[in-house]
Amino acid sequence: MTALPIISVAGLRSPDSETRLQTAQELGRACREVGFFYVVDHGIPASARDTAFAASKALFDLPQAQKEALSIRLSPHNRGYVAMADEKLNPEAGADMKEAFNVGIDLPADDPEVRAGKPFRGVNFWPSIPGWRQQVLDYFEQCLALGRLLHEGFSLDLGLPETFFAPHLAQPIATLRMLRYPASAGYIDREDGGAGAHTDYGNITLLATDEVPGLEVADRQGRWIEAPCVPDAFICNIGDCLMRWSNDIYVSTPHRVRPPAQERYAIAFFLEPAPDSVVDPRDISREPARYSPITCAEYLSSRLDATYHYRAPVAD
Ligand SMILES: O=C(O)CCC(=O)C(=O)O
Ligand SMILES: [Fe+2]
Repeated sequence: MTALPIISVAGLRSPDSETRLQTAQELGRACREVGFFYVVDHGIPASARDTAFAASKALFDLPQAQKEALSIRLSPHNRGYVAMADEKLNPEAGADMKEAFNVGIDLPADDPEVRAGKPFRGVNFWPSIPGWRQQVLDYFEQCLALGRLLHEGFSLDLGLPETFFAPHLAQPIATLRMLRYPASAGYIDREDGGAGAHTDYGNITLLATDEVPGLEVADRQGRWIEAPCVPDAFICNIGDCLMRWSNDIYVSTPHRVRPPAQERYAIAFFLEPAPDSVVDPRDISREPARYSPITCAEYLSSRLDATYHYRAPVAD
């Protein structure tokens, strides 16, 4: 069992508006009070998820030189391979003991936004593993569809038109991030040695994990509670961008990953609005705005700069 709410989202697909509203309000309660919950009846088949995990394992098992050839350091647009200890999700703490691989919205090199060098609109990096690209893109699309559905629920709960988020999520910034944490074998003594305590940056994160424990979520009193794997559920959490947009009606919640006893795999799907979407609390809340309007690209860049030392300005 888990202390976090488990929410069936099947009702969001109902033709009956009362059923949609009830489900949306249940979802909204979790977003307001906890900011972290399990999503079930989400419609993404277990086979799609298994395929994505197999693809992740195949990628991380490649020789180090092949992974480094796809390094995120070669991408101005947050795509590619992040080597062990290259990231600090909590800049105050030590480096995260994990490897990661980011895939974004897949655009061709001749896409006008890619050619214009627009932030977060780059090409993806692909390993030379047969079938890999299509498998991963299929899973990406399924996560994106679920993310859009959840946003329809948020709109209903927040008293907005049901399609409020749709234009912002038509061509969003979205990152599918494969993660592998090595078995710590007791040699990493920091409690947050897998991933430092942090809140996510975007609107929502949809997380799938294997069965190896590690993720912990801070409750409102700041106590760490375990968030175990619930088979077939996605762990969904609100990120800082949606907290800001909703003028703190929805809350983002700190979480961390303990160094796992065994090797651990997880796949996170981070969903943010489009680069030019203006995140303005006055869209959602009638209370005085606690934040000024900002574009999603500006907001996300500022958060990523604080996390990756390779993005930080070079000191002379
Ligand atoms: O691996 C996990 O369970 C969570 C990872 C995470 O929180 C993140 O990458 O933002
Ligand atoms: Fe996170």
